[in-house]
Amino acid sequence: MTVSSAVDLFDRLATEAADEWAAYVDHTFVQQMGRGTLPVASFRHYLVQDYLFLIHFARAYALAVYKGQSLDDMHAAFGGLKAILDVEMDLHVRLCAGWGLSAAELEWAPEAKATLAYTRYVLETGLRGDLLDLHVALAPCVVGYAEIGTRLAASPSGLAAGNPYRSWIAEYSGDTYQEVAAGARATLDRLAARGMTEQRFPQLLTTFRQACRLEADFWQMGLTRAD
Ligand SMILES: Cc1ncc(C[n+]2csc(CCO)c2C)c(N)n1
Repeated sequence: MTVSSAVDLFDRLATEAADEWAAYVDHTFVQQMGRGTLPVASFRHYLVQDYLFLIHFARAYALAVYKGQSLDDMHAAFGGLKAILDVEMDLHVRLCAGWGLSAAELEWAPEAKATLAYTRYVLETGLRGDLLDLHVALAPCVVGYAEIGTRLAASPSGLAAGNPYRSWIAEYSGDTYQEVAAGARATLDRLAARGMTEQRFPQLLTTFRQACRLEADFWQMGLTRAD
């Protein structure tokens, strides 16, 4: 049986994994960014690790090029890879500079265990499986930040002039990032519509759940400045 697309795949995964999803998008780190009370040292620790995360995220898109089943798939993944390498990394390095982190500090930072666990889990899931497995592993990361941005922008102090994290919130709640997230959801639906069988759903849900847990651990690592 092929899965009906009455409910999109992302919504189905997030509904079934509601606890893990909530623990990720409503983590203490996120709440404190919204209120502007997050310690600067925690945010800086997070930014350094996010630099390392983004490098592996680019590798995951390179894997998506390799796992493509058509030239269209390969072009779509290549577009994502190019955007990260040509645009996102530069933006991130500039954001870090604004928080007093030099390019050398980013380059030489040791990778925290939470960064290692999350990024290698995504890559391994993609290596072992097909393009749908890989995109399900990537979905919490891409779509979750859009939800977090939207929630924080609507919160009382999210975009207040005195909130030091307002530009981060503005970035992820902005139209450009919201479109990236909508694209990730559409990709999941496109891949599922190719004939995903209902039998695959439990395995995909396990992957989605794990990725949410690893995202929550990533926030926790930032909060506690864990190595
Ligand atoms: C731990 C962590 N999870 C998700 C994102 C969000 N994100 C992932 S890739 C990317 C670039 C464009 O797709 C963005 C913004 C992040 N930065 N760090």
